[in-house]
Amino acid sequence: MERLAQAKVNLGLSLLGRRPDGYHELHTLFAALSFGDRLLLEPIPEGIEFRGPYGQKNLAYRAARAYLEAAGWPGGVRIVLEKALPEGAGLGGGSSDAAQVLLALKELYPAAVDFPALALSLGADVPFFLLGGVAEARGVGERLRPLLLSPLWAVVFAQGPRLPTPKVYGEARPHDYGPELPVEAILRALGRGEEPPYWNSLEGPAFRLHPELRRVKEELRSLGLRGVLMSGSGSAFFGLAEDEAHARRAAEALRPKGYVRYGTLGGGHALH
Ligand SMILES: C[C@@](CO)(OP(=O)(O)O)[C@H](O)COP(=O)(O)OP(=O)(O)OC[C@H]1O[C@@H](n2ccc(N)nc2=O)[C@H](O)[C@@H]1O
Ligand SMILES: Nc1ncnc2c1ncn2[C@@H]1O[C@H](COP(=O)(O)OP(=O)(O)O)[C@@H](O)[C@H]1O
Repeated sequence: MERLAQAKVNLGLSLLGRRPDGYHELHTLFAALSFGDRLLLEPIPEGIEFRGPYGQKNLAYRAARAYLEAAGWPGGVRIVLEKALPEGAGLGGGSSDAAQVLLALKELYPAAVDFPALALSLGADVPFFLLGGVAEARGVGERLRPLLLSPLWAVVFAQGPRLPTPKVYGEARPHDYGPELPVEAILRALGRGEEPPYWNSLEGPAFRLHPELRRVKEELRSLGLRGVLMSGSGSAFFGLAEDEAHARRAAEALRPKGYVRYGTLGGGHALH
């Protein structure tokens, strides 16, 4: 079977504070995009055959091992992972790959496994990717509430430094923390094509680490995109377009400078 592991962006991300275990409590809106990595999965009698980067460290491989182990090794699986998303860009590619492996294995080998706990053990974004669509998230991303949003065209751009998540969180200080996101106002603005009142608390730390990222944000704005924001822990940025033609024009202008894709979020599954 073939599965699309969709990318995500964060339509706002607020760090509410730091927990005693060192992790940061967040409030964010996740939105899955219409493009992503491609996975091919096939049952085999036993074991895991994996083709893709990072070998046994790959989140897709680790997801397969975790599920099959929890299910008592009912059979094996062959996985081919065709990466299309840049890694360490805040687009959640690894987490999405892991979620699609879990969902596929659940279909191939149904078993009474604690699915949400298994997903969270692989990464904080994995529980969201089991749902897809748009969702409000709290905790480290595991407390989820699905939301409805009419489809929007988005452009995603990644250039320059890969930003390891631990490094960006490590740079966050109390003055970067924010209040809860105004979820209703954000959804209303997005629906009306207005500038959404959101922010990403990790932009400050990322800009301190790599000041040149400010220019990337400005560049997306100069193309007329709305709601331009860094996704997750960066260093990808996204912006919302008026329609498909606007998204295509903006993507074409950015193409010579880095990774760029456009597609929809919040509904629809057009692939570009
Ligand atoms: C920023 C977000 C937002 O969606 O996504 P990405 O940018 O990775 O896609 C997530 O919070 C990415 O969470 P997660 O995927 O768990 O990050 P990991 O790489 O496992 O965490 C690396 C380190 O970052 C810090 N960390 C992570 C998450 C969190 N809520 N608070 C933290 O302080 C911890 O020090 C942790 O050891
Ligand atoms: N299937 C995978 N796809 C991408 N990265 C993976 C995968 N498995 C493990 N990794 C590791 O996880 C890191 C972050 O992955 P990714 O999910 O792409 O970024 P982010 O967390 O910024 O959204 C990579 O740098 C890589 O070392």
